[in-house]
Amino acid sequence: MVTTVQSSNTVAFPTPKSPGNRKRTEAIRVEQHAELRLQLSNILQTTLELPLVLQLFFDEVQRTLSIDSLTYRNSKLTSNIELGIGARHNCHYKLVTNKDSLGEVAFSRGKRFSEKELQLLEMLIGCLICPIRNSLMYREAVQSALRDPLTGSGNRMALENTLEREVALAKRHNQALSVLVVDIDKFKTINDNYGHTAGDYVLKDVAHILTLCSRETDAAYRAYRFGGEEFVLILNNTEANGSAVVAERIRQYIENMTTTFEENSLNVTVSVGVATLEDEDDMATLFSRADKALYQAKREGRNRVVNA
Ligand SMILES: Nc1nc2c(ncn2[C@@H]2O[C@H](COP(=O)(O)OP(=O)(O)OP(=O)(O)O)[C@@H](O)[C@H]2O)c(=O)[nH]1
Repeated sequence: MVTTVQSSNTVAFPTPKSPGNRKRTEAIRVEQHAELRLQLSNILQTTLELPLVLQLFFDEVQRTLSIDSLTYRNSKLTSNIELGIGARHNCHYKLVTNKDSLGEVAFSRGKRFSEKELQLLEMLIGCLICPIRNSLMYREAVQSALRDPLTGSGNRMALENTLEREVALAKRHNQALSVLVVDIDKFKTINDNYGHTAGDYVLKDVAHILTLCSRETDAAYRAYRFGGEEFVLILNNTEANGSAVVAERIRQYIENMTTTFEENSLNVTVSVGVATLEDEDDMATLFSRADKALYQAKREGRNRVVNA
């Protein structure tokens, strides 16, 4: 990207000598700042992806000020976004609009920040507010399109996106990958005996257990709702033995779980099919092997784990 933003480490403005000079210098400074802000705003408008907005901002700020790292924190994100390498001197800012808190941005470097540099930084951060707000809104929109509204798990589209990516990554890096398909046993009887709302509570509890039993991942979701009462877990870096342990843990947790709905205590069990990626697998065959294992578990009496 072409930019004419000043590239020196510090910001040098002419030293004022007389009141006339001072006024002229101030006018030049205001003009330079306006130009800088305009350029920065134009650059930040080129994307809605939050990490990229921050990377562009960091690159542009580094052209103007000597900064070693930028960290962005927001409780809505699962992890902080960190650019560069942290150093001794820090300054941080809360990003707020009239309505929203947009998180916090921190900068660091080896040398103290001067007052003038902090002023310049604050002015530049002003250009970051709208792009961050837009990126967070975009992120929220994308996530809600991929979220199952009842359970908060990923939906089928999210599952397909993630599984495709994880299969490609596992193959490229020659790493293990396992898939668990978890289906509630005789779920229809819950609906029939206690009503659909009771069934919904059970689905939420099962989704919660699945999230607790799966390990932290970089993916936006840890569990996916594939259909009515069927859920999927993607376990990266997990061999067949490890995935069987996770599956059995889930089965036991759910067997011991009680959902309380009105004055009823509801208990369910699950059947689980497990498959681990093999050389000849693609996303579809991996999933289909796990699904077949699930149906075998159902045929063999339910409340059990079957490894493909
Ligand atoms: N409460 C509730 N029920 C749902 C939802 N989606 C699907 N279902 C119900 O899930 C039930 C699935 O029933 P079946 O496919 O017969 O399976 P099952 O009773 O679990 O039996 P097996 O899988 O063979 O053990 C049906 O009664 C659906 O109406 C939902 O979002 N909420």
